[in-house]
Amino acid sequence: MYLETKKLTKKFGGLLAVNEVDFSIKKGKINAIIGPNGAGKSTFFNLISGFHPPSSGEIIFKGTDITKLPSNKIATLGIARTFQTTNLFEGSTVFDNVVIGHRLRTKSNLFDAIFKTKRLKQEEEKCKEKALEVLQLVGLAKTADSLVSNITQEEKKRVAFALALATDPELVFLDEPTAGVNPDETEELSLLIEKMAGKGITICLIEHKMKMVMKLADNIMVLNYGEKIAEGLPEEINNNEAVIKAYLGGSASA
Ligand SMILES: Nc1ncnc2c1ncn2[C@@H]1O[C@H](COP(=O)(O)OP(=O)(O)OP(=O)(O)O)[C@@H](O)[C@H]1O
Repeated sequence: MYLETKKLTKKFGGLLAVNEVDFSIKKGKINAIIGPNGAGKSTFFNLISGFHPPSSGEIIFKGTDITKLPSNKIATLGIARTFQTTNLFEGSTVFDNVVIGHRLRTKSNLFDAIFKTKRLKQEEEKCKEKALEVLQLVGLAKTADSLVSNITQEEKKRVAFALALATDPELVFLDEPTAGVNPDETEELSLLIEKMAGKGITICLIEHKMKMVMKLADNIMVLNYGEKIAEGLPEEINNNEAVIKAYLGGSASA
């Protein structure tokens, strides 16, 4: 098993935002989590990436219990997540936004910074190389010197992908990767997600755009009121009575 949750639960006061969810992420595949507004999708992401401690349950990654690890430790294990594009530094360049990603993998400390040691210089060089490599991968090599405030929403999405990729992840969580972009751009970003998967990176995404999810995902979990109501291949989810009732009926054409 690659990444597995066992009875994962998160309570906010009396509200069960995630309720005993058993889910397994398939290695090397595009996994998707869907469900109506407030179903618990973002909370589920936040639990796995260490941003919220679970109330109960377990998260096992490659045989190791990571349930209680903080987000920085989880990131060093190779699990990255994208944030909303509003978390980018608008007044900085695309390059400067991405170059910080690889610092997760460096060891330089205050001593190195004060004395400008060889290690610091080598690691800074490695971070720059990595930033250029991932900007190339996401199709933003020519936009590296633009200020984030001057680029399109779709390009900001790519910057968010690049920042996650700069940490050298093996598993990437994408939170609504195509929210706020037009259908053509959605198609382009879908191709980029497929490209990332093609490089062997395991993907897990939350997305509201059903047509896109059905086309892209290999494995889908459906949450409703914090509970898993279905899991399976896109065609299985499409024909699942409980899913149609809870969700697809209202927004299948979204
Ligand atoms: N920090 C928090 N404190 C209290 N309640 C919260 C908190 N975060 C989420 N919730 C509640 O938990 C439930 C699940 O929310 P969550 O954001 O995980 O759903 P979601 O499926 O991601 O929704 P959406 O599709 O609208 O983003 C909601 O009822 C929400 O109001």
